[in-house]
This record gives sequence, C-alpha cells and structure tokens, in this order.
Amino acid sequence: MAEFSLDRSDIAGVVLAGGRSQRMGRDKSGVMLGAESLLHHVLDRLSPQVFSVAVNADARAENVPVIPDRIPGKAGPMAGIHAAMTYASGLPKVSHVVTVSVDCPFFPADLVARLAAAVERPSQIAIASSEGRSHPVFGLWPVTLAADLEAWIATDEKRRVRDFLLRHDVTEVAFPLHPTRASLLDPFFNINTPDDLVEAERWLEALRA
Ligand SMILES: Nc1nc2c(ncn2[C@@H]2O[C@H](COP(=O)(O)OP(=O)(O)OP(=O)(O)O)[C@@H](O)[C@H]2O)c(=O)[nH]1
Ligand SMILES: [Mg+2]
Repeated sequence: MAEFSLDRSDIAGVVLAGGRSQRMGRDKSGVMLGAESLLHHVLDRLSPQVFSVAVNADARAENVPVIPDRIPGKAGPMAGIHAAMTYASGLPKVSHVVTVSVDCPFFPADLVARLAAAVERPSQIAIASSEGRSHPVFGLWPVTLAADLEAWIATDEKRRVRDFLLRHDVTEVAFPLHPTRASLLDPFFNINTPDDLVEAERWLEALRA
C-alpha cells in the first residue's frame, strides 16, 4: 500500500468565527474567558499545531489574517470551511486546512497531529469525535475540495456539514476526555450561551494546576 503522510508544513489552520452568535447575544470571538478572549484562547492552542493561522470572520481580529466568507448570506459553517479551503489553497506547499470553532477553547493540543496521522489518502477528510459524537467543524480538509464544496453549497438546501461528509471519504478520530481537578472534561465542550460561559469558567479553574 502506498504511504501517504502529512506534516505541519502541509497544513494551515483556520478559526471559524463567522456565525451570528445569536444565543450568546454578542460576538463570541470577543467574549472573555478568564483573562483572555475566546479567539485568543483558540489561536494560542491552534498556532503551534499548524503552518499558519487565519480567522474566518466578518471583521477585525488580533494580529491574524481575516478571511471573510466568499459565499454571501451566512450560509452556515460550511461557508466558513469553504473560505478556509480557498484561503489555504493559495498558500505555498499547503495541501490541507484544519478548521476549529472559536467557541471551543479546550480542544486537544494534539488535534492536528492525530487528525493528520489518521489520513490515509490525499482526498480523505478527517473529523474529530469524543464520547461517540462527531464534531464535524473540527476537521482536516484537503484544499482540493473547495470547488466541490462551492457547488454543493449552491445546490444543497440545508447545508449541513454532516450531509457534505456523506459524499466524501471520511475518517473519524476519537479523542479521550481530559482529566481535570474536578471531573473529566470533554475537550470539545463548546460555548453557545451565557450559561455555557459560566461553566467554561469553572472548567478553566479546574484545569489550573
Ligand atoms: N463563516 C460562517 N461561519 C458560521 C456561520 N454560522 C456558524 N458559523 C460558525 O460555525 C461554528 C458553529 O456555529 P454555532 O455554534 O452555531 O455558532 P453561531 O452560529 O455563531 O451561534 P448561534 O447564532 O448562537 O447559532 C462557529 O464557529 C460559527 O462561527 C456562517 O454562516 N458563516
Ligand atoms: Mg449557529
């Protein structure tokens, strides 16, 4: 069997922050968790794992390139993933892009390494899961899928990430729960509401040594 392998220099990272944050009531990127914004937490965790980072959002960010959706009308997370693929395809040597969500500050420090290790073919997508649930916005995507994704967004009514994945070769990578001083943390715990933010503050405290 032919060997296929990816390393850090092949992979760009994009933080998805192009949603409406309706349940939070204000842009989640700027929401503070402990002393830092959610965007800052996520960039800190992603940057060491990839060749370069950018943020998919409508406006401004802290010292990182911002890539707006190329498909208008807030078409959902797949529009952000499309913007990510298109951006990454313009970077030298980069063949893949990893996407993470701005509202998920505790994602694994070995996310990219483990997704990359699972990919067996150049066209394969790798998606993260935990506790038997997949987290399809946490994915490693070949940038060559950009045209197919653009065509799919134009014709698919619901534009669910899961429906896009059904059309492709996908491998899922299970990540363990993370031990903390309190109990086990799902590393893909995500913050949608003000109540979730209160819970995230408790996890941040529990993670402190
Ligand atoms: N580019 C882009 N990203 C989106 C869009 N909708 C959601 N996202 C991103 O997809 C991820 C998951 O979305 P949600 O958790 O629903 O976040 P959200 O849509 O901002 O929040 P709600 O308005 O409360 O649903 C987040 O990182 C969002 O920023 C969109 O229309 N365009
Ligand atoms: Mg949403």
